[in-house]
Amino acid sequence: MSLLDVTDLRVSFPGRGWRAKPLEVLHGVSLQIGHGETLGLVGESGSGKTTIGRAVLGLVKPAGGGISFEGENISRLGARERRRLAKDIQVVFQDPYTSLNPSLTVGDILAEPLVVQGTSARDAKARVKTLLDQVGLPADAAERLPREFSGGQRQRVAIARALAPAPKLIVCDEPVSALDLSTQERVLDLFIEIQRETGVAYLFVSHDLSVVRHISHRVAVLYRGDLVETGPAATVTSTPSHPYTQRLLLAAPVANPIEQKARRDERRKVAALA
Ligand SMILES: Nc1ncnc2c1ncn2[C@@H]1O[C@H](COP(=O)(O)OP(=O)(O)OP(=O)(O)O)[C@@H](O)[C@H]1O
Repeated sequence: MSLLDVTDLRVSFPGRGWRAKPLEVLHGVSLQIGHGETLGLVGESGSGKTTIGRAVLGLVKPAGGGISFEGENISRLGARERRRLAKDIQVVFQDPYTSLNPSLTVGDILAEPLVVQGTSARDAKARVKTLLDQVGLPADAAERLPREFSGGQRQRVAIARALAPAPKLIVCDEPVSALDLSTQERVLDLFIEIQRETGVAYLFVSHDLSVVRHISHRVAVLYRGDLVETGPAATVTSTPSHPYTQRLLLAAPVANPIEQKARRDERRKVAALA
């Protein structure tokens, strides 16, 4: 049994204007994530990546299809049952500057969800220490406010917060795209290390193929609300079979200008064939 099973998921949003038809943004998406696995979800802006993540988190109600977590259908749970699931499914958002409460210390940010779930203040304090260590932050970070940290450090705090209840799945929505390149690499490596230590699974949303190649076991490619290709990360990101993935791959930036030109020529060829 998969950890997460998304079957034929359809999501619509109300159209604009009084006669507008609902806008269907996911047209029947199916994907699975196993225990301890990372599925990279890649696609251009507006293809529906975030909507899939929000549906898994229960923030968007599906118009059709189902979402199961460890065999339980979770697509239509009420608020109370959803809170129970918060222990197992957590999230890391893109922007570490807005996702942390600026008036709480890092220690309180990490302890709050634990205390809400019934952990004693003393145990929560000890857990905060472990979490800070796990994400590579010093113990005295607990006494400081988010604004005292860089973007990469804040994202480490956000990761620690997600890890606090020891979840089985973390939805990571573009968690490194607000960071500079070298910080991106360090934070991606942290995600990998944490997975090795804890066995947590990731649904890792990104528009950047090189990021998902680095972190994923499997990659799913979304194009305008449909999955066009799913497979092992190495295969999808080096010898993709769908023309859209080929275009994504060729559009990824490379440092070497000769390779850049070769890619530009190849891109024109693929575009002419599509
Ligand atoms: N709450 C909403 N109401 C109406 N339309 C929405 C809503 N949320 C998303 N959409 C629309 O759904 C489509 C998919 O959006 P989504 O954010 O899932 O795409 P994405 O692939 O994550 O894009 P990006 O990489 O830019 O975040 C877009 O056309 C978007 O405008």
